[in-house]
Amino acid sequence: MLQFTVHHTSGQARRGTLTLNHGVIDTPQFMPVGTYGTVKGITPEGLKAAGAQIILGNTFHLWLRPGLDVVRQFGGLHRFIGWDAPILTDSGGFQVWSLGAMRKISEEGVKFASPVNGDKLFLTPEVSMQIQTVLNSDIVMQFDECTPYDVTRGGQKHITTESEARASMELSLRWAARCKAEFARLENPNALFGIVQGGMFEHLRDASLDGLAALDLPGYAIGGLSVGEPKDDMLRLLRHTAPRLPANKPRYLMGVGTPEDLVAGVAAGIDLFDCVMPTRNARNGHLFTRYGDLRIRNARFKLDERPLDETCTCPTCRQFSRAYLHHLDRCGEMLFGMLATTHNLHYYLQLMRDMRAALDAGTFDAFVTQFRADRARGV
Ligand SMILES: CNc1nc2c(CC[C@H]3O[C@@H](OC)[C@@H]4OC(C)(C)O[C@@H]43)c3nc(N)[nH]c(=O)c3cc2[nH]1
Ligand SMILES: [Zn+2]
Repeated sequence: MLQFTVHHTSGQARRGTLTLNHGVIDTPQFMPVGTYGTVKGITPEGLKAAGAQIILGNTFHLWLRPGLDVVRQFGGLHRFIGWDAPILTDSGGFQVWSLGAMRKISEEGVKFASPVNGDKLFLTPEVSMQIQTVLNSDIVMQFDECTPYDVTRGGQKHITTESEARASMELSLRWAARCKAEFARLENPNALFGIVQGGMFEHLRDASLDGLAALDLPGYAIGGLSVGEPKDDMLRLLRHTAPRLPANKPRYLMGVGTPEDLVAGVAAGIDLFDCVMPTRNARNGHLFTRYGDLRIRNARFKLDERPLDETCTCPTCRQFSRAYLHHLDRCGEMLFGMLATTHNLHYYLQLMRDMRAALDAGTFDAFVTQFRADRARGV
């Protein structure tokens, strides 16, 4: 089940509410990425305290470990990982693609060797739907091929050509139809999202969009971006594609991005975002603040008694200094990853709250101007 209502707009930007089987979420919204059924370095309670309303689970990884027998026994992912709010699962296509060489793609699906134990595996649109049905995720992503921006062949960087992007996009379209049929056969009560491909070519994005819109799915994602393409290309395709997605359905931009990307995405009409950046960068000491990013390992923080971000209300900023975080990072203490993750996720989720409030108040343009000025100030 899915219900999506738009309450306010500002240009292409929209403020909405998305009702799913496990609860209601506010949009625009950021979705923390939980790969092995956990958002690394933070508990479900910590996620709720940071204001997370929906998280991502990973079909591919959970299929391999702990395996469907374990998840099935718990009636799905929610009870297994202790998260009773909505979950979105990606279909596994991207994850297999990012495995690199050990895979073989055909019309039927993708053959590859398990990175866990070397077993020969075969992921198809139907199998991906069967796995996501066992996971019982509220939003199920279609099985697609994430068209790469470039591939390295024999040491040579090859940029994906128009005909290669077309073939890949048309394969994902055929797979979308197979996903829809299997999803119906399984009588899955959740929401199946299509994924727009088409590489860096606007006319292929339009063809993908038209083919997916004909399937009349409950939601649509923009895929094939944030895969190594120049930022200008990402923004060009985003601004071309987002406004063309069905206006009455949720729009999800996959794998994006920096705080600036989130603001540009909302302005272009995107409702949902996921990115590993806040969590992965936290563990690497790359922290986000209102006035710019900082790398806490830098010697300049050794005696700095200020919190990471004086305007942040998260537990890390309320209790600890930059000097202490600098020390924990230098010592490789596990507490560092936890405190840094809490802050970065809080920063991302607060940015979404601020954008929703600006859309509610009709002050989105002023918000964007202030956001950019603040971020340029420097920490
Ligand atoms: C980083 N840039 C980026 N990520 C993309 C994704 C995957 C998004 C998922 O991959 C992980 O992020 C690396 C996250 O962990 C899980 C939980 C698997 O979900 C997130 C995509 N997925 C599909 N199916 N199709 C796409 O065209 C696509 C494009 C992307 N661009
Ligand atoms: Zn903080």
